[in-house]
Amino acid sequence: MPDVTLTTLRALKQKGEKITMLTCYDATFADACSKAGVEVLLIGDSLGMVLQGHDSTLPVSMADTLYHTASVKRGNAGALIIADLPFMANATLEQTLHNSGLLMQAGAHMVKVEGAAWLAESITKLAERGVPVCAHMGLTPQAVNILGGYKVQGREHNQARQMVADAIALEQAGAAMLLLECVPSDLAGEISRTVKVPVIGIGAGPQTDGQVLVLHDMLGLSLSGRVPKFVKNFMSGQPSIQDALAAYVKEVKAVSFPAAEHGFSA
Ligand SMILES: Nc1nc(=O)c2c([nH]1)NC[C@@H]1CN(c3ccc(C(=O)N[C@@H](CCC(=O)O)C(=O)O)cc3)CN21
Ligand SMILES: CC(C)C(=O)C(=O)O
Ligand SMILES: [Mg+2]
Repeated sequence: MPDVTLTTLRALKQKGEKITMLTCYDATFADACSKAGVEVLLIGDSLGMVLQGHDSTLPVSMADTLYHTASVKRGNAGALIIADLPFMANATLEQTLHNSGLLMQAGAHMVKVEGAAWLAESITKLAERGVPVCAHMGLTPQAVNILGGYKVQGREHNQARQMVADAIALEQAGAAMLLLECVPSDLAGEISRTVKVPVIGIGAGPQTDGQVLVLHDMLGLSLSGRVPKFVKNFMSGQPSIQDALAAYVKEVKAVSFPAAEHGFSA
């Protein structure tokens, strides 16, 4: 068992203390992040973009994700580890159960799936079998070809009401955590106050129960040169990576990151 468990995260939400999460793909950064006090490490399928140089997350395989999950597990000092189910690894219920089992056996303590209310059945089945699930809503990058780009989701009234209803449905289905990506700040706040499970945000403003960023982004590294507005470079003014990671934890806990300028309006 890690030091940080689901019980820890639920207690942090109840206390109103923000949860800190970063993506992480290898043992050395897992050691550094967990020792800096980052509570949750995510083996994100963003690895396809920041490690592999693809222009989307779609090429990432189960084998890639298992390799990085096993690496993070070896370096981790007590954080909760979440692994993304890659594109199409949850195409059927049978595949979802099989691939989630492999991620848990490689070292994940929770799996993350992108979608909306349609995820309910697989979330229930996974929870029944001992796999906690984080449901990733809002901008779901695996659906970039449906969405037509990496755009803010939930700005339209009906879409916003649907997102609240989907969040409630997924909590009822047994989701252990929700993640909101690129959602207007007030909508993200409403969802966070509506469900009891922790809600983590990226580009979702300061009202969620916790924050996540892609590790490379917060260390000021960018392949494309274009940085989303929700990113902050925590290396600036810091003498070391370890100090930048500590600064991220400190600013998220103090609710000084994200500031209003890092979020989106409706
Ligand atoms: N390095 C990296 N960081 C990420 O945060 C990230 C990835 N890769 N890969 C997967 C997805 C893709 N993400 C992205 C990428 C670009 C924007 C972006 O440019 N958004 C615009 C908003 C556009 C609008 O207003 O609708 C922005 O200005 O930030 C957002 C999320 C987030 N995820
Ligand atoms: C950006 C986060 C939430 C993610 O899903 C990833 O890194 O793949
Ligand atoms: Mg992802």
